[in-house]
Amino acid sequence: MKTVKDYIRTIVDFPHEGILFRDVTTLFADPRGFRMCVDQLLAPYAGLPIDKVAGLEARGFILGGAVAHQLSTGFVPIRKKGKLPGATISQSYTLEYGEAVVEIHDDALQPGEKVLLVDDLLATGGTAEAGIRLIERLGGQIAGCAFVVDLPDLGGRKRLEAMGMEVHALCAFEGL
Ligand SMILES: O=P(O)(O)OC[C@H]1O[C@H](OP(=O)(O)OP(=O)(O)O)[C@H](O)[C@@H]1O
Ligand SMILES: Nc1ncnc2[nH]cnc12
Repeated sequence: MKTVKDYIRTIVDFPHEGILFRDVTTLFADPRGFRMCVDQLLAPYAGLPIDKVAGLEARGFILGGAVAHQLSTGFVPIRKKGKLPGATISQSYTLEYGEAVVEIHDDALQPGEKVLLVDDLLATGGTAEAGIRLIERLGGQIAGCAFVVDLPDLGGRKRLEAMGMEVHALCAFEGL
């Protein structure tokens, strides 16, 4: 039987020369693949008291929405700067070149709510760390961080675990 990893396509030299881009659109487009991946992402959290799923733009929205529906929780988007219409708080993080900013609505969570953070891929962990900081600044408690793909050579898992986070990933690819 095919695994989640088998559905992920690799595009060479995107967006830069030397990068092996792990493309989850082929996983999402397949009905068996998408169901398998959503089911496996939420399995460690089924039956736990999760209040909200937070998804990181953009591919974390696709997964996070499906996971939230299945867990019967609310969904909270963490977006790139300037996209959310209401009052927000912001967090900057480091990219390969320069900095980026993500935002969350300042009323998206109640203090003490338990939040599952979802994204497609964990590389350096900069994006996820920024999301965690936003959630914690609103008083949310991170129940876990769930990813489809881990790129262990980029150190994201170690970075999040050093923050005390529980990290689940469905598969890993070695190398960049
Ligand atoms: O662990 P990191 O080094 O932070 O990288 C991981 C992030 O990079 C990708 O998103 P990207 O920033 O390309 O945004 P997109 O989903 O909007 O294309 C991916 O979907 C993660 O969100
Ligand atoms: N190799 C990679 N494939 C897909 N998304 C990524 N985000 C950061 N590195 C990536």
